[in-house]
Amino acid sequence: MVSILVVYESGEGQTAKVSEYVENVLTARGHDVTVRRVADAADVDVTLYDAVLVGSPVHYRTHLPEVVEFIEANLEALSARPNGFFQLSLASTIPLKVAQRGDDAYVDSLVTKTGWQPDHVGRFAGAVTYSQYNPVERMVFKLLAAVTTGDTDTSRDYEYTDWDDVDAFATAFADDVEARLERDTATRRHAGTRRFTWAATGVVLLLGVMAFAYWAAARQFVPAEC
Ligand SMILES: Cc1cc2nc3c(=O)[nH]c(=O)nc-3n(C[C@H](O)[C@H](O)[C@H](O)COP(=O)(O)O)c2cc1C
Repeated sequence: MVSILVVYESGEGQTAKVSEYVENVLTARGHDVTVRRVADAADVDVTLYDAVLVGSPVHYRTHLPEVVEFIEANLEALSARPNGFFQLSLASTIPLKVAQRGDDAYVDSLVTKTGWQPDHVGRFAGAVTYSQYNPVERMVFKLLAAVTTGDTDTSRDYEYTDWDDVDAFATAFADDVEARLERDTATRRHAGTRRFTWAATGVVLLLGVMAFAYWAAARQFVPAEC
């Protein structure tokens, strides 16, 4: 069992849903999973976990600032253990090369900004939650939808997240973490065996030297008549 921390922030709730889904996949694999919003993660000590995932939506072509701050504040601890990053965006829903390049660019700019190169990256389609937007956002997203998805009915919300993608990401992460942990345990076991062999050899040699010294001393004190 591995202890895994999932830290995320969410504007309208879709990244929270994805984090919960990831938690369920990892928990079903038998791991001990802690999920925290960045806003509630001030007391979180990343070094206490075996592995870490960080998630953020893209808002205005960048990730949420509090997520970026969390990454910057925990850069060393993140990089020192198996880690991954997942993002939600609308660019991910648009099957055009230019949109996919834009989606990649969000991750690239995070890597450049923070210096963190995640082991695993998940790029997931998000949601359009008209019910939660202010009138300006609603109008902007309706216009955007008119030229992309066609989902312009503002009386309802649209979810584009492909849960199979999320499942595949969480499963690949769990596979990697488990394999790395197994390798570390094998290496530690091997080092322990080597230490034991050296110690046992030392004891045998010491006993040999002591036996020889005893034999040599005993010879010196043999009574003359013998
Ligand atoms: C104010 C706002 C700005 C957004 N800006 C972008 C953007 O620049 N690029 C993009 O691909 N998606 C953008 N999105 C779409 C979100 O990434 C998507 O809706 C995601 O599901 C939001 O996740 P959340 O509910 O966890 O905040 C934006 C959404 C909002 C509400």
